[in-house]
Amino acid sequence: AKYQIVMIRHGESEWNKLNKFCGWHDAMLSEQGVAEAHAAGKALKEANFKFDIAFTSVLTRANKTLDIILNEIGQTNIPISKTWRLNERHYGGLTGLNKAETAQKHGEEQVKIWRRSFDIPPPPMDESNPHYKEIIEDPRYADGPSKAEFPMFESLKLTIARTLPYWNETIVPAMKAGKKILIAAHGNSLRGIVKHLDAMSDEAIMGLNLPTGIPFVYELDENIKPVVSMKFLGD
Ligand SMILES: CC(=O)Oc1ccccc1S(=O)(=O)Nc1cc2c(c(O)c1O)C(=O)c1ccccc1C2=O
Repeated sequence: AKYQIVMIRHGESEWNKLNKFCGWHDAMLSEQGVAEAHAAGKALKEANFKFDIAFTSVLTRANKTLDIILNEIGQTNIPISKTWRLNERHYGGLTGLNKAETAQKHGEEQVKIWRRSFDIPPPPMDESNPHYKEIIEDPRYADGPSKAEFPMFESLKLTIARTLPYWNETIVPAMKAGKKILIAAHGNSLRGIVKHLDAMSDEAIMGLNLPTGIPFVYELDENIKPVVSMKFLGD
């Protein structure tokens, strides 16, 4: 096909392990997550992938996954673009809660509604959340989003709506310029790209849970239409 692009969801994070809503909290990779990133890098090296540029979020778990991969394949000299637009979905006031705490605080019924909704957002994060200050005062957001558009919560719909402009305005032009691209991001920001590429319904994309740390390839025609969709390495 005319274009080939590789994407990967970051390796397991410390909060994935604890089943806590992480969102914009900057959790580190767990030891398993680090191992997943090394295995991904080795698989990409084995398959002789070469990249010209990489895109990632501003969150450490994705950045570290990318760094480990680039070290494994010996391509640590390529440019890396970091953007908040590839961040994980912002879980608002649920940030830091685990399964039991969420059900206890909001009730099973509300959890069921949230789980199956595309555009119903979680409650906003406010000063009462222990992670409020660390997130809104983080200097990594100096280049955006602005104070005015800084999210305090996101539905999956809102997440996709802020990821796709970056895909259309930055990643696709780079691909059309002949750049071989690797994206290391998060479950929900990658859902936005995949939903767009494969013209998936809201329900279909909510049913897609990308595995951590396994690279997948899209082969696209000259109109950026998939010829091969979501081909996982090792498949
Ligand atoms: C597997 C697991 O334990 O998931 C967790 C983790 C933390 C809290 C609740 C749960 S749960 O068992 O209720 N399952 C569960 C719960 C939820 C979600 C989800 O995808 C999910 O799988 C959401 O996407 C989601 C999105 C937005 C607000 C709330 C939820 C939510 O409450």
